[in-house]
Amino acid sequence: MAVYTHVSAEALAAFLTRYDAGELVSVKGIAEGVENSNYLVDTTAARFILTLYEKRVAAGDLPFFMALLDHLAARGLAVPPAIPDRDGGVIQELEGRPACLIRFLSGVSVSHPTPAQAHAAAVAMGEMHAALGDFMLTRANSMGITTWRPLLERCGRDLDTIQPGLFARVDSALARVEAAWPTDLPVSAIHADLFPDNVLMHGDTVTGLIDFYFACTDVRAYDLAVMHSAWTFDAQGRNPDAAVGAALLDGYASAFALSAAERAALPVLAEGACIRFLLSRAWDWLHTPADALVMRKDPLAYLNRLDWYVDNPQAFA
Ligand SMILES: Nc1ncnc2c1ncn2[C@@H]1O[C@H](COP(=O)(O)OP(=O)(O)OP(=O)(O)O)[C@@H](O)[C@H]1O
Ligand SMILES: N[C@@H](CCO)C(=O)O
Repeated sequence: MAVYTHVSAEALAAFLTRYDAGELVSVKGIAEGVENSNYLVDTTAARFILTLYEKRVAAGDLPFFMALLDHLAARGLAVPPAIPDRDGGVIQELEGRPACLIRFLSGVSVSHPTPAQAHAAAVAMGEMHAALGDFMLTRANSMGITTWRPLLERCGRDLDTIQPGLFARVDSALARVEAAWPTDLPVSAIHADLFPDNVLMHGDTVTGLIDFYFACTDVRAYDLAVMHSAWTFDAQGRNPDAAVGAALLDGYASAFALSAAERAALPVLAEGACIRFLLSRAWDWLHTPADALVMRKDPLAYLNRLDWYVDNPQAFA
């Protein structure tokens, strides 16, 4: 579940009076997601998503995320911008949390993407990168490569309670990735978390890219590497689907040029992506009670992916 902050019907009805968005008809907490509290809100005018930002989203970053969504929506991309209130404000406070009323997009996220769906989602990423060529705001990646070693140290030997020897394995994999990390590739605003659950689809058509709350300025091809790591494997991080992997690369390259240097860097970028998600999941694993309502994601599914990328450097050839 992801409803950390309860919103009373009275508070929501009062909140809606700021907008030309009709009157409250119904509100339902959304179970999916782990970061923020999300509600599905129906009014006499339309359907909306109400998001209350919880601990991992810094209020100071919201203007960057909202400007990014506005920029992409203005270019015709299927992303959900926040709705302005009558004074033009998009970031509000509700129940003591920063909150936004967001355009609802239809579609469902797929659990087992087909090559056609992977192709369509990668085209959408390529179009997003094309549209971001002239987006001027920047935000440092709060989960970028410089944060991985400090996070590894904070997890410390507790990692070995997840799997014996895990600390040493991540330590040496990270040393390799740090030494090989590219420093001369194009940098841009990126999504940085475009997992299947952040892409809404109708059949093989993308209807929405959502959850931009890790968006940041970083190596552009890293976005594609994150996507490859998230879309190509099963939930345990095994059985990579070569057809899905190829569809991701073909789809992206059909919408936005991927240079030879970017393609050559994809193996190390993908290893880095594995370390990023392994560490963030491991931290949550170690610090979320097993009986908490929020489902913990398996860090070892990213160790399996890391092993695969190390053993298969030709994956992106
Ligand atoms: N604009 C939108 N239109 C339709 N549904 C949405 C929209 N935004 C969010 N949702 C729904 O709410 C769910 C949770 O949203 P989101 O992924 O942004 O949450 P989160 O808490 O940031 O989760 P996580 O970071 O774990 O993916 C999505 O899976 C989707 O079902
Ligand atoms: N998409 C991430 C959660 C957000 O960091 C994961 O599956 O671990």
